[in-house]
Amino acid sequence: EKDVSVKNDLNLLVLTVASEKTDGYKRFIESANLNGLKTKVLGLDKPWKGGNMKSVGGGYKLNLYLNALEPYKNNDNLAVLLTDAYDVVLLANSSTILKKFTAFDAQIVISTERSCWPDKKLADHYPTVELDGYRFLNSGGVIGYASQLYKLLSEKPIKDLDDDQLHLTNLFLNTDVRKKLNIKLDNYASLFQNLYLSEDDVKMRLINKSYVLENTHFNSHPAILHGNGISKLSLNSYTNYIPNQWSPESGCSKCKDNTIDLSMLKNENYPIVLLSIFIDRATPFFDEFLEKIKNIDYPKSRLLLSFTTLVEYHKEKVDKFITEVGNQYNASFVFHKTPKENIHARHFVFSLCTSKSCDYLFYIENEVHLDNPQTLKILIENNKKIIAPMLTRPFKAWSNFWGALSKDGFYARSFDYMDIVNYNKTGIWNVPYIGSCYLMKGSILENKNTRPSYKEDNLDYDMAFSKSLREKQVFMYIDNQYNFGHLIDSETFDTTLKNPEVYQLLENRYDWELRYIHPDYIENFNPEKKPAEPCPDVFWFPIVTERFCQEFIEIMENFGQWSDGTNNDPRLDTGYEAVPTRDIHMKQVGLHKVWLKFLELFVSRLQEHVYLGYYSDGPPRSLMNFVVKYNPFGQASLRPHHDSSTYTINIALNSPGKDYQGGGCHFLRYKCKVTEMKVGWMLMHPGRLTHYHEGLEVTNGTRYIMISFVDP
Ligand SMILES: O=C(O)CCC(=O)C(=O)O
Ligand SMILES: [Fe+2]
Repeated sequence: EKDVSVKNDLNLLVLTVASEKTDGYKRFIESANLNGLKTKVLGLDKPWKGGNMKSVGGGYKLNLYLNALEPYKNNDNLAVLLTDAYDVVLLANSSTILKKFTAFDAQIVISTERSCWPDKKLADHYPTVELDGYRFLNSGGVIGYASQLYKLLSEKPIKDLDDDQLHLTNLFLNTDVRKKLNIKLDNYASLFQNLYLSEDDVKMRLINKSYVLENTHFNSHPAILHGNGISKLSLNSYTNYIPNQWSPESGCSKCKDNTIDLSMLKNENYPIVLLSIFIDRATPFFDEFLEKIKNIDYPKSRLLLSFTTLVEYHKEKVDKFITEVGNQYNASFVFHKTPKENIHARHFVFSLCTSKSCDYLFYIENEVHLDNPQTLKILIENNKKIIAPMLTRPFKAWSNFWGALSKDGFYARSFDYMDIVNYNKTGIWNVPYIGSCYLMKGSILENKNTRPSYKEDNLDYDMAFSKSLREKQVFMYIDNQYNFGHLIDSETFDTTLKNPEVYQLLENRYDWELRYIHPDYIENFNPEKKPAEPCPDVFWFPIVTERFCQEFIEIMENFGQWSDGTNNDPRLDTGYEAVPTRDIHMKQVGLHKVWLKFLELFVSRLQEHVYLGYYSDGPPRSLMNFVVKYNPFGQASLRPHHDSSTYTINIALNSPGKDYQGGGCHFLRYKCKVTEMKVGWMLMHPGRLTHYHEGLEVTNGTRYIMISFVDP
């Protein structure tokens, strides 16, 4: 950039037009204030007369400008920047802007873009530009001396509904006017950056620890950034960082602005929140889901609890939940609906919120596990129209927001998506799509200009929802400043199975572990502690929960096809079993893969921990995995034998003394018996040579154990 000297007495005034205080408007004003720019807003809270801006229109804007310039029509010491507001942010202070303007040596400078719109035929009339500069005029940004701008806009009348861009284009292409008023175009984005079709030209760059916008094509730092046309979403993404919004050094600098403090409120003064819970698909770990709903930390007297079910599967538990805890809430509702009523049921809850004068609607789908009971309070305190807590599927990149949108409106990965998902960057992010769980202000539901809709074209309800908010220019935010919880993957959940959660280790490992892995499992690796060793080289570990054992037994009994305990076993390749038990193999109940994963994740590590130096080269191999059932009427004991394994695990699924009498495992060589089996605890012992063993007689009741012969 040229080194120019700006006239000492030259001042800058920003004029903009906005009929409503949209989120984009507020963002614009904040950016103007941040840069200390004197700004005047025209047409605020008055009807917009410029037509529907999806096509041509906007002449109204120029008429408002003309009117506002009238008092300054003889002023040569005032530069005026005319700019749109909703999709614009200002990135520089007045001295920078005036310097850039002065450098043009023009009376008026107009912003540019790559497309010639709305009349393509005019393209050839434009002066040619070098170096692939932006050739065509964009009316969203104009700067000039007040006197000259006044002249420009009074050159020819324009109707409110006529197109402002066409009007300015015609004026500019008129060479007499252009020369007379010394109008130049900002072909190289010195002042103005219009993003449409130029998204690849710009980058953010860290300078002095904060981000600046850089046009790498022209090596400039534009002062006014305009998300024209469909580039609005890129603008939203940039404005998560600029001006001065987020930096690696200080993180989110504005996240604590305009927040609410709930901690000072008495319970009875808390905002009224409608908790709208949508049970819209069969989803594993529903008991835990309900538990977390119950645990939301908020005065229950200020919560309206509403369940809408769209699937049969969870209805019973919902009813039970409401019966048990419903009366603790200000009010509670249950709506049992069919999938057909999906969209209607969702809109119905909006009207419920409005009719109950709710301050907020907190929407939660049943894939959402709010592990953090403070989530609702934190979201309210952010004071946004709509905000979602960031939730992810554990160990996966899947989340409840999109960072960018593809051309056809579907998911696209934004440059910062992984950083946000992994909490490398934390803050509150303006994004084009949120789902699964969000907090909305009741006020946006009351006003049809801001009320979201679940019905748009033929889109799925969730896509429609975000699209409607984008079109209504309501910014959607995602907060990842805290860990709020996680998402369940319900894609493979098979409700025809008995205790189907047991089958979900691969898809929902996080929740599976919480429900089924013994809380003391991790203590097995505590270097301060020695593992229990009830007999020589027989180790004993807590590994699964009682709930696991219970559900496992139920799966087996529900299946019911116990082998007959004879030597003939058609399930084996050989058809022969030398030391048969009455049992059910994992393969028979569809749990073979789950069980191998279980061995890999939880058992191998224990083996390596106690039998030092023996490692498996990959997931452990185990051909025989089965549940044994002993009782006095069927098989009561098992004669002495070796197992066909390198090591064997033997998990007690129920309790001696309580569920059965007798039983246990006797290691003959050591004259050592383990009879005080503990539910969820696992014995691990070598399979061959040294650990000749027998299953002791069950004299009463039924004993269940889970056995695997592992050959790592
Ligand atoms: O009853 C027991 O604990 C031992 C079972 C056993 O050794 C086996 O199934 O191979
Ligand atoms: Fe055995």
